[in-house]
Amino acid sequence: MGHPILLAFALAVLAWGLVVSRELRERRPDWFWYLTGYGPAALRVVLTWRKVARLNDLAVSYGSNRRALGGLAVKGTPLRLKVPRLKGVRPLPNGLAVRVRLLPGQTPVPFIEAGEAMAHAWRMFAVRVTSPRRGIVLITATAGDPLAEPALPRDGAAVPLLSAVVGALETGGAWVVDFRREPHWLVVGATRSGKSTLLARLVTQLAPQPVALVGVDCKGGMELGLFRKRLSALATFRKEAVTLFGGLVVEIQHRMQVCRAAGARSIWELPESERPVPVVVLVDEMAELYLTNGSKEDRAEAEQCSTYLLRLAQLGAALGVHLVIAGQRVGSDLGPGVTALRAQLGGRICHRVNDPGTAEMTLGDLHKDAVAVAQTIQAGEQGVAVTTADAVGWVRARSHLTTPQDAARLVGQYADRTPHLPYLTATGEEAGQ
Ligand SMILES: Nc1ncnc2c1ncn2[C@@H]1O[C@H](COP(=O)(O)OP(=O)(O)OP(=O)(O)O)[C@@H](O)[C@H]1O
Repeated sequence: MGHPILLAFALAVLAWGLVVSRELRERRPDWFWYLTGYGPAALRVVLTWRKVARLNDLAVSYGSNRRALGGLAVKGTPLRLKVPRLKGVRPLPNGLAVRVRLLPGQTPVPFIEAGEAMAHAWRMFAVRVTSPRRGIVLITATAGDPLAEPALPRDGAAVPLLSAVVGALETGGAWVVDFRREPHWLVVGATRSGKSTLLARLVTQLAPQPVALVGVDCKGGMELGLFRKRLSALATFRKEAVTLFGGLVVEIQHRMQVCRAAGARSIWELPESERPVPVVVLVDEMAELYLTNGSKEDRAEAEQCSTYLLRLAQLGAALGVHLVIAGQRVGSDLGPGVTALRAQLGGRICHRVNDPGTAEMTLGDLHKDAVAVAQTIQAGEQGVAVTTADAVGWVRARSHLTTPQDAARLVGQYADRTPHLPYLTATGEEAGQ
């Protein structure tokens, strides 16, 4: 009598175990990785390290690679190779990290190039190699894609002024766009790659703060027009954009005078009561500002626009005027001012792009190794981007999905916090060249 019950119970436990373990494997919570994944992965790293190092030219020989054979000098690979030592395999929430002490004469470059081989050898999702200090490389391997379902930030966490939590980093942290640390940003991505979603998230995060938001959306205001209630100004075609940038340049000159008179080097050194409101200018589709139909007036307008933008980028950081410039592609063919402007935009975000040139232009001047990673972003990975990050140089990240409707509703709640900026109606002539 007791046997069938026991059998049924055992079967139920087995079925439950199978279902739960499958569910856990798919969702990969941290502790599941610690309990089941980390041990075998660490063992694989230790056991295969010598082979991986030898095959990827990470081992060195201090003996000569030439021998005399008869009357001939023969060159080859010495049999005795010294492999750099691993210094402990540390578990991470979604992977593991291992340090390697470089042998004299070695640089981190071949280790960075061997990242892909390591990922395959260790059956990991991705391997990233950095050099936190001289003589050491840090190999970080992630078991699954942490960006498949990025964790949402906890509600109620305080966000500093001019900071926005826009998504999650592949390292497990929050993706924060902080204008006080990095005053200007370039956001690039092919159509449907997630640029507007990122901008929407940025606006929802900045809307409750005492910050003026200014939109330049020369695609007829279709994207930024949704946030009109919280925007202090919105330009929907280039002529309006020129007027708006001109007004901001005049304001910057005024802020400079105020700072000079007060002996301050930035508006943040002014007393709080005298500090002007910070302005974040969002430009959706930079190409619309640069492309011309060839006519003289059109070219002059584009040049004027480019000059103003460059001025804002050069002087705005200390004076509380910040730029976020988004576009599908960026290249010097857009106009002579583009490369100069890019040099001023220290924050870079590269979503999926259609041409290698755009990835190179967005990230290549700062982080060569990030270019190839940006090019691996697939069409299905909307919202995934490679972004510059303080500590590690660059990192993969994914924005939190914010639909335009949700963003418009959230932003609408803070319409009464929209600062009135009379100077945005100033004309271009006042701003000078
Ligand atoms: N972080 C994200 N997570 C999940 N899905 C996303 C994310 N970001 C964007 N998407 C999806 O991708 C679609 C396109 O995104 P979005 O409109 O932001 O692209 P875009 O680069 O601005 O395109 P376009 O240049 O054509 O305006 C969205 O409708 C949304 O469904």
